[in-house]
Amino acid sequence: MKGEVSDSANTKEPKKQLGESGRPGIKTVDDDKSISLHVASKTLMDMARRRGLHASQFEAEQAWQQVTATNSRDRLVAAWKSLYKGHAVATSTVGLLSPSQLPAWIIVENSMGVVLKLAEGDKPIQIQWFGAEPSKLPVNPEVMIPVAPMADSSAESFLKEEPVGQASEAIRVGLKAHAPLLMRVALVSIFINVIAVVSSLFVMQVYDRVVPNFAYATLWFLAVGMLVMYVFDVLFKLVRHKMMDAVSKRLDEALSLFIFERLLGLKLDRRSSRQGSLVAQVRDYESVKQFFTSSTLFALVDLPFVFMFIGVIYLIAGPVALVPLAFTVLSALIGFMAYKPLARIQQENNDAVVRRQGMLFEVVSSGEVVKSQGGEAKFGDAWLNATRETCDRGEELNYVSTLVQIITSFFQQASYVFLIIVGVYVIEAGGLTVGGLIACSILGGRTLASISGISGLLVRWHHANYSLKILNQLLSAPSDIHSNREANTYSMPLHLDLKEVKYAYTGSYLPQFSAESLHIAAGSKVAVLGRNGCGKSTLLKLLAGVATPNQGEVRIAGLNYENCRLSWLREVIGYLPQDPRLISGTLLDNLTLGISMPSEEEIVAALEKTGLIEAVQRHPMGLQLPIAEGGAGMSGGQRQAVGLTRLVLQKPKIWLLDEPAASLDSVLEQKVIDIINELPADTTVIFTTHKQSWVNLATRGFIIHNGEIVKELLPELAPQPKNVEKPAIAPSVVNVGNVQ
Ligand SMILES: Nc1ncnc2c1ncn2[C@@H]1O[C@H](COP(=O)(O)OP(=O)(O)OP(=O)(O)O)[C@@H](O)[C@H]1O
Repeated sequence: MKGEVSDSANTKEPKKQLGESGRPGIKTVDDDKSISLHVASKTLMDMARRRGLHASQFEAEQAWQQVTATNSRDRLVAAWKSLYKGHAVATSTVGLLSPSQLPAWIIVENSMGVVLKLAEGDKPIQIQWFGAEPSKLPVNPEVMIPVAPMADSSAESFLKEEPVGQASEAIRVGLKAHAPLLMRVALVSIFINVIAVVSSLFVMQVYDRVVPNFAYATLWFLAVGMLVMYVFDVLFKLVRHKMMDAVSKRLDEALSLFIFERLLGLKLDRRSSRQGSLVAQVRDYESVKQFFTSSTLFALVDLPFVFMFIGVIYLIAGPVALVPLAFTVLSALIGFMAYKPLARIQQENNDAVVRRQGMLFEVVSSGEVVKSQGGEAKFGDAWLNATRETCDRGEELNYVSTLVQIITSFFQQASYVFLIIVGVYVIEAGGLTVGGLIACSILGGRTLASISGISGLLVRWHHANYSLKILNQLLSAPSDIHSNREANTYSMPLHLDLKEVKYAYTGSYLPQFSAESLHIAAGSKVAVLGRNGCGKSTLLKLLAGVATPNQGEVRIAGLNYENCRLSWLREVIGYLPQDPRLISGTLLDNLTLGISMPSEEEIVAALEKTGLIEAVQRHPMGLQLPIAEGGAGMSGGQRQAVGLTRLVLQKPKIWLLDEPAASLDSVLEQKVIDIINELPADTTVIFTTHKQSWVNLATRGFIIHNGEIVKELLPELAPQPKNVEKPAIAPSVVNVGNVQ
């Protein structure tokens, strides 16, 4: 059997990567020794395409690089599962494969392939190879078959379950995943606590048996036994410590990543618009995390053993056990009584901290405005008030927490005294020896110390629980991450449609944009005109998928945006906002954010097209030019040019440009116009503008007024061949759109 179809000839080795040029700061991506990153990503993308799914090259590369496995087969399976949540991969052999299961993966030597057709009569098996075609196929080789998830049967459930917050659910799942390790911790804890019981029994034996008779042989025998036990105690405690640390570290990593991803997944226009407050709320995660650190877990793990100690005290001294039992109930009561006042103060304190944080964020991010307009004094006063408020609330919170601890500690000491008193009466009644009382006092001291932690634990739990509620609330905002998001197309023309769309920003009662029906054919060059604040940017945001309509649908090639795979949408739609922000890092990071690393030649060509090459050549660090948070280090025009260069590298099918030339000089502006003129005929370009030179680029235009399309300027024109002159929109007509 030999692969008939081979793409090894077509599968070009990737062009020289920037990382290979030895420049600092660019990592070389190919880290797999047997299967190259290029082959793996192509294999993943090809399978996705054949199964009606989508994976961009960047996504496929990331999936392959982020998963680890001992062999290529497991790595491929893990990468597929990380790309498509809920999907599974079954394994079989070519001999057992049925045509309905195709396409399936095959891995032979260092090549990956996709089985397209099984052998039939004289016709050999058809395999699309990525990488070099193997010289020989083994007999009946193993294949991997991707399996899509079944339709969600829970949708038919009649019993509506109370929705659990996402953060709470993540913690539950995290703890469940670590249950085996926690069980081992509990097992080791049993040994540690048994040693504590044995050590108290040792003291009892010494007082009751050794001292009255001076039985030195027994004393040494018991002492050696105890010392051996203590050595084990040290070992057990070390092991337990390591295990607990591992659990809390892994939980922390998993949870913080989960929360970070969910946060990024929130719909931009539906999450809290107060960014400082948002950051402060996310920081609340710290207190949730602190609750699950080892100290709390230690306290929780040791708590059940309190009852074991009380049981042992009961066996030794009968009624004496009632004292620690009563103290247990009392401690729990104190904890619960403090719960309500703490809840109130906690909430007030939290609100004050969030407000203060929000203010700090605003002052830092709008430093220029505050300074240039002399707003320091106003913000200074507000800051002082906010600081006082947080101090007052913090003080109150501290006072109540400390009060709870002091009261508990008083009852703990009193309980110890009571334990001794009751013990003496039990000795008199003949139910206890002196040695027994000493043993009980040792065990009792330990029990009382553990129990006194209950109220502290309840206070800490309360704090964590409150933060958890905030996180749950934050993450309950509409998200871009949900199931049913696999729709995509490779072949259909990417027409855009708005159907009965109404869009209002959060907190606004009236829609800022509405359209009964709007159809933009693939390949159109559309100018969106209108006065300031009429809704042009809002329309572009809706088309870019960064804003989601409150009502109606935005469609691409007939597919509702809400059902489209996000990576596919991001790949086919390129969006340049009015004031593009850059991320901290290097210029190269910004140019290649979210796209597969292009070759150096491609980057340079793109920079030449947008005119940014001069800035890069002038800078001693070239493409490694450092960019600070938000894009500091680049002028407004340069930032716009960076955004445009990124689009040139991305090569989207739909370009959405929000006033692309707003900050560009005439030379750069002409370059951008040239870029648009050179785009393939089937590329759609939609731009907002106030400039006549840009309007001339359009084959269609409309004017927006008060969030509605009020005037269509030209009927839809079919994309024109490049050498045919485009009918321009007459200046007189567009004046109503405030065009200069
Ligand atoms: N984040 C926001 N939250 C609330 N309202 C907003 C937000 N962004 C814009 N708006 C409002 O929506 C309306 C439309 O704004 P949009 O940015 O779409 O206008 P525009 O036509 O692009 O204006 P310009 O030409 O000045 O860029 C405006 O009235 C504006 O006040």
